[in-house]
Formats: sequence, structure tokens, C-alpha cells
Amino acid sequence: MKKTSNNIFRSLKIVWQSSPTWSLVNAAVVLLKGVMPLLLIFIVQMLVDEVSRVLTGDHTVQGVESVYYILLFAGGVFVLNALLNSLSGIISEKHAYYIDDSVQDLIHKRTTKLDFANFDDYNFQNIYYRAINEATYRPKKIYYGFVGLIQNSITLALIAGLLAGLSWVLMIVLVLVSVPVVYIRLKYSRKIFVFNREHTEDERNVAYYNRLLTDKAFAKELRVFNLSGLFKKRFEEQKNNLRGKRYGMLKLKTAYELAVQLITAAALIVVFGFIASTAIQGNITQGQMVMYFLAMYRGYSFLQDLLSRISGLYEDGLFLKNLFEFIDFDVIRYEKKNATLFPGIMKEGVCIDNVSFKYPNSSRAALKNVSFNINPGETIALVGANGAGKSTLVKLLCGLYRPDQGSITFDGVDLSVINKDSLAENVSVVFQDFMLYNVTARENIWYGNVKRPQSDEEIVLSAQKSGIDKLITTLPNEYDTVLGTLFKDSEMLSVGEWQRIALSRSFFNNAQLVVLDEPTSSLDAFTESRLIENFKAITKDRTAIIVSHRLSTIHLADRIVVLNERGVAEVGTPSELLEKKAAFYDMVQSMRRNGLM
Ligand SMILES: Nc1ncnc2c1ncn2[C@@H]1O[C@H](COP(=O)(O)OP(=O)(O)OP(=O)(O)O)[C@@H](O)[C@H]1O
Repeated sequence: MKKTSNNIFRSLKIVWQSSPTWSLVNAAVVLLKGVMPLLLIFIVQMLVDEVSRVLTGDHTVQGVESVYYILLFAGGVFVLNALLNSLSGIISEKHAYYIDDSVQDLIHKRTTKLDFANFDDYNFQNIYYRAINEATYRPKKIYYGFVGLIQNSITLALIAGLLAGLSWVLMIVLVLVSVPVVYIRLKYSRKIFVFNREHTEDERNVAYYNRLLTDKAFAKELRVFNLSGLFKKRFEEQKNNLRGKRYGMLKLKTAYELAVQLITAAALIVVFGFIASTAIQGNITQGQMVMYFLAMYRGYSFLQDLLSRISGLYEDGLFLKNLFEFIDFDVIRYEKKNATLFPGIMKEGVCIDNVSFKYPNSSRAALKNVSFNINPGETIALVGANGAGKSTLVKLLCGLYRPDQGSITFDGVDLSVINKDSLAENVSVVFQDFMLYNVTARENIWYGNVKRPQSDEEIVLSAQKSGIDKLITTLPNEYDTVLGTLFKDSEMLSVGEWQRIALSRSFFNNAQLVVLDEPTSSLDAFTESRLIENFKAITKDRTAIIVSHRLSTIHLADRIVVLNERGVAEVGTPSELLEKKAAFYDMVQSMRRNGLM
């Protein structure tokens, strides 16, 4: 309960900090609206009493005039009410923008600053999923729930004051019969909350099948393997299973609620009877009787409202735990305080020393005791069978993961103490699964180093190095043509062309270490041989690591490092390794036999 109220206050703080001015304006309008119902009850009482006075004999001008004044006053209240209703719409909309922005900002800060390794953690994925689902609306709902609670309390206090003129017992009776309703709501809020947390993975599974059915990334295979029927069936089964359980809880909750509501209604009838008999005995006027009826009825509905707001707030507080859990989650955090810069110009090179690594949530080691050096300006080819750990080593080299054991140093400076930005400026990578950005060709390359201007002529130079410049100049707006298929007037490229764009992006970043994971996998023979011919010029003065299965690319290297499941199998120049007739030699022979070279 304490944690729930903490969440509520933390959420209100977010709302307040999003815009103190709009929070105040919005709250003022909501509270003013809360006074309106009571004013209307007063007006009705005054009207009934004045009209019955005129009807029972007071035909004087003052008597009729006072009816007009009451009507005039009522008109003013109606106008104010209409004004508040219209204004509250745009005010709350404007305020909602600020709240949305603040919450989104919190989430963006979290997701962009997270270390990449967290995305491999299924538990983190659950927390992230729950947070995203709550983030969009809960803080806003809490704010309105809270302001509404104050509004209802004011109205109720005024109504209670009014009813006190007749009997305090009336209010107490109403409060007492409402308690079970609140109890049931609170109980079920917690049940639903627990249910949702326990079934996050099932929910994600439903969302996954929904993605398989709708996302472009899966659309091709969905068609060629005719998978839509199977996916739809799984989607429906899992969704209906979840819905069934949730609906069952809702039915039970509704049944209990209905039972206690009936008791409350009976109590209300008794109270109405009491008011009527008091009027019949002549202890209150007809106007007062109508006023008490209305006050009682409105009081009852406001009390119901108030109680459902309290249980709503409790529920929101519970569910906000999901958002704050994400914001506070003790993530895998690599960067150390007082991190240092990457060494100026490397003189000693890169040292990979006895590195072992297991992915988070994986039981198998991806790298075991890997050790080798890379001299400054040297090109190393990293080869080995599928799953040997080549891409893993690439990810470790650019700081996406940290070794569990051993170290990676640049000129003796451990990667773990290097500042993230400085590392990104000095280590440039083209991943196997490089990104396709649906922006202009120029921007696609510029993303390699956004600290440089977009007009930088090295953008064209980088495109020339990967051999994509010629194609770009044939596009309708040349370098300013949007690539992809997402937006109007875009031009789609082939996989190999995209790969050349990705290569240009890494060339544009004049990093000291260039890491290319399968850089020629999608290139045609002509482009590949041109890239290979120019490779030395492209990586001039830079240290390079190329991961490849292609002998033509491997032969570019000064030295080859062969990885296997036990770590580094062998290291040497291409001719040394061929002479040694061990792992690399066997690999080349196997390729030759199968006509792969
Ligand atoms: N995100 C991940 N989570 C858990 N295990 C992973 C992850 N990525 C890779 N692995 C495992 O780590 C091992 C090494 O994978 P890696 O991708 O580094 O191999 P590779 O040598 O690059 O293979 P390939 O030649 O097929 O690209 C594999 O056994 C793989 O299953």
C-alpha cells in the first residue's frame, strides 16, 4: 500500500514537473466544475420555494421579481458551466501534451542510454513491455483521478454540510453501505495486476504473432511458406486463452459489485422515505424536501464516484509500478564514472587477452580464452566456422558487451574504462545485419559521424570508396533521394547496394579501427573485386578487422586469425597458414573441393 501511494506521488510529480502552469490551470478548471452541481441544487431549492410562495398567495411585484432574479442567476451559472465545459477540453488536451512529452522523455532517456546487452535479457523485455503499455496513459489518468478526487471531496463536503441540516446519520449510512464496493474493487485491481504481471510473456507472445501477421519484415516468408493460417490460429488461441481468464475475473467482480450495489440502493430508498415523512410532518418546506432529495441523490452518485476514484487511484498506483520498475530497473551498466578517452593515435595497437564471454541468459560460452594482438595499421581477417564467435568478438570490440574474463585494450587502455562516445568515434563497424535507414542517401552516409556537417564532401568520397557513388548519381535527386519504401518518392536499393551504403557510412567515420563483419557477403563479383583492389587505400593508416568466409576477402589481410570452439586455433599470414597445413589450410582445401573459390 505504501509503495502504491509512493507511485501515485511520484507520478503526480512527473505531471507537475511537465508544466506547473498547465497543471494549476487544469486543476482550477476541474475544481470549479466540481462546485457547479451544488450551485444547481441551490438554484432548484430557491426556485421551488419562491414559486410555491407566489402560488400560495404572495402575488406582489417583489415576489415575482425574485423568481426572475433566481432565473437570471441560474442563467449566469449555466453560461459559466458551458464555458468551463468548453475550456476544460482544450486545457486538458494541452496539458496532456506536456505529460506525454515528459513520460516519453523518461522512456527515451532510458532506452537510448541502456547498454545493448540488456536487450538480450528476456526479463528486461518483460519489464520494458509492461512499462510501454502503462506509460502512454497512466500518469495522465492518475492526475485526473487525483484532481477528480479533490473535486468530488469538495462537492461531497458541501453536500454533507447541507444534509447535516436534516441528519448526519444519512451521510454515515451512505458511506457505510459503499465500503464493500470499494473493497471488491481494490481486491480485483490487485488480482488483475498480479494476473497481468504473471502473463506478460504470454501477452508478448500474442503481440509477437500479431507482428508476424502484420509486419513487412515477415510479409515475404508469410506468403511463400503460406504461414498466415498457422500464425493466425496461434494468435487467436493465445489471445482467447488470455481473454477468457481475464473475462472470468471480470464476471466475478461484476457479480459481487451488483450484489452490494443492490444493498446500497435499498438503503437509499429508506433514506428517501425518511425525507418524505419529515416533509409530510411539516418539519421542512417543499423546496427543502426537493433539495434534500437532490442532495441525497447527487451525494450518493458523488460518493460512488469518489469511491471508484479511490479504487482507480489505487489501481493506477499499482500499475505504475510497471513504469517505474522500468525506469529504476538495475540494468547491466558498463560505463564507469570518470571514463577516459580513446588513445590519440594508436602506437601499440589492439590487444585481446584471454577473453571469454557468455551472453546474458545463455548457458553456452560464445568465446573461450581468445588471445591475439593487432598492430596499428594492420588488417586482420577473422575466420572460423559458423558459431565460432566472430560476430561476438566484433560486438565486444565496439563495447556492446563486456568480456566475462580477460581484457581488450587499445594501446594498453582497457576498453571498459573508455568513454562510450570516444569509443564510437574511434571504432567504426559494419555489422552483418547493418541498418537500412529510410532517409536520404546523404544522411545514410552522414550517420557514420553526425558531428561533421552534412555538406561534407567526404560523403561523396566515402560513397566512391564503396563503389555506390555511381548509382546514387543516377537517382532522381542524387544524394538527396530518400532511400527505402516507407516514404513518398523513395528509391529502393538492392541488398548489395544497401551494404555498400553501410560500408560508406563506416568509411565516413574516420575511426582508427574499422571492423567489417561479412562486408562483401552481398556484393556482386565486380563490386567485390573493386573493393578488394581499393581496400588498402580505403583503410590507409587505419587498423582493420574483417570477418569473412570469402577467400578473396580473407587474402586482403596481413594476418589471419582462425577461431574455433576452443578459442584461437591459429594466427599467421595467409602464406604461413597455408604452409602450416592446419585449420586454415583445411578450410581452403574444403572450399576448393566444393568449387567455392
Ligand atoms: N544474442 C545472443 N544471445 C545468446 N547467444 C548468442 C547471441 N548471439 C550469438 N549467440 C551464440 O554465440 C555463439 C557465437 O555466435 P557468433 O554470432 O559470434 O558466431 P559467428 O562466428 O559470427 O557465426 P557466423 O559465421 O554464423 O556468423 C553462437 O553459439 C550463438 O548461438
